[in-house]
Amino acid sequence: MASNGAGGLPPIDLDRIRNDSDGSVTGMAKGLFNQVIDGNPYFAAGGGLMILGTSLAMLRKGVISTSRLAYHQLIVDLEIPSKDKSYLWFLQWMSRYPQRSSRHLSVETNFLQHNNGSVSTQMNFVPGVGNHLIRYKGAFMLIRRERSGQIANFSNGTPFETVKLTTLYRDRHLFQELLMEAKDMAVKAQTGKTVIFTSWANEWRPFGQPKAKRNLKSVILDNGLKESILEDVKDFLKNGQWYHDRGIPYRRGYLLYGPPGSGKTSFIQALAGELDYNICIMNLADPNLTDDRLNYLMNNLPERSLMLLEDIDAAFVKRSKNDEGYVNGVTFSGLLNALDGVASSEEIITFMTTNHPEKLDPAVMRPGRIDYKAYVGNATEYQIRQMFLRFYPEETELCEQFVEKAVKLDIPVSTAQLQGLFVFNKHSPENAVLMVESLRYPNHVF
Ligand SMILES: Nc1ncnc2c1ncn2[C@@H]1O[C@H](COP(=O)(O)OP(=O)(O)OP(=O)(O)O)[C@@H](O)[C@H]1O
Repeated sequence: MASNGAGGLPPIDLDRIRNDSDGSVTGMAKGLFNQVIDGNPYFAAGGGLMILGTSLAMLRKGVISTSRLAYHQLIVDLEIPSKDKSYLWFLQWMSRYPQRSSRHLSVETNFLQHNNGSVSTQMNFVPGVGNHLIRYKGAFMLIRRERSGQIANFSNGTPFETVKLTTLYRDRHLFQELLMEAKDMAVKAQTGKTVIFTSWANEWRPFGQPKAKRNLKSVILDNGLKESILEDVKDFLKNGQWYHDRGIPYRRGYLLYGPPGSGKTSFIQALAGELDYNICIMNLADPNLTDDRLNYLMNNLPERSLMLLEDIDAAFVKRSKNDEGYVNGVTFSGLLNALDGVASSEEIITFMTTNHPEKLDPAVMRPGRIDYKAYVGNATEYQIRQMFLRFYPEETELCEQFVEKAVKLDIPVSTAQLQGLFVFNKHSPENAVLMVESLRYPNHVF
């Protein structure tokens, strides 16, 4: 019998080793090892703990892998970044959705213009940053709104955000249904309205809230002019395939020219309303607009939009060179290229206005860039009559008196001037007739 000398450890029994082993060196080593393990309380306890720890670690790993697998198999996520169109639709939808549990809300205040012109304030409580739970068509969905440190909109410092929707894999089709519902809700909110877009860097952004549509009947142009332009636009919109088959860029340019206050812009707004289109206003005099950006924006209009280039003659005057000697802004040839368009299946309808068509370069006027020109002038006898009757529908007799007097003035009178006189006398057509002489003074403020 020999002791291993370690305090508390049992002695090693050499006879047992000899008896247990087959006499070989390996057999002896095995016997020794068995004895150390068998009789050693430290090894016994440590081994147990080791086995327990290993088993727990393996179990944990197993649970994690299984839950990961289950997550991937059973759960599905949808990420909507704030730069995507559906982002705002979704937040609006959530603000109206009744079956939700949200403890973090944020407010969005909008001014709404109604069809009668009045404006009211609307506050929407949209889901704030954090987690929200909703039940949609029987399925639970976890909504997580997250904000990153990156700035998405430098004009107002809006940070880049995402909304993540999580649900069971078997309910994934509900994402599509939910987003379509949100889109329909947004489209419905815009029904009867015209959205005005302006360019911001490389994208079009809505400018203010959608405006109540302007009724085409409220714009009085010379006899038949409105109908003629409307018919031309409608005909163009019907013929996409025709352009496509011939490889011609599917675009059409309209130029409305004439004195100030004759209704050019009002007509374009009313036409957009009639067609159920929105308007993209491009400011060609913007010093930050480059040829590339103009081209890109022209070819990437929001769907169902008319492009409006106002005062096109003024866009290339008063250009000053910057410190490096370069002229800022879009170049004339850049404008021509953008007007030429590309062979795309999306239509581009461009309306241009000017008070000075004589200042326009003939290169702009060529067909393909301007396909339809219309003079929108001062009020004709027809327009004076129509304007009067629009403000005072019953007063046919007074109307004739007014027309006779106005024509006798024998001076150019703009439709904006007529509107000013009628608005001032909104309750008294008689007074309007008496005040005809004031039309001699175009800058008269009533
Ligand atoms: N033909 C018209 N029919 C109805 N309203 C008109 C007409 N012309 C002008 N107005 C009224 O006058 C105002 C100015 O009109 P608008 O801005 O459309 O004129 P414009 O021809 O575009 O002027 P500018 O050339 O100065 O841009 C608007 O409030 C509009 O309602």
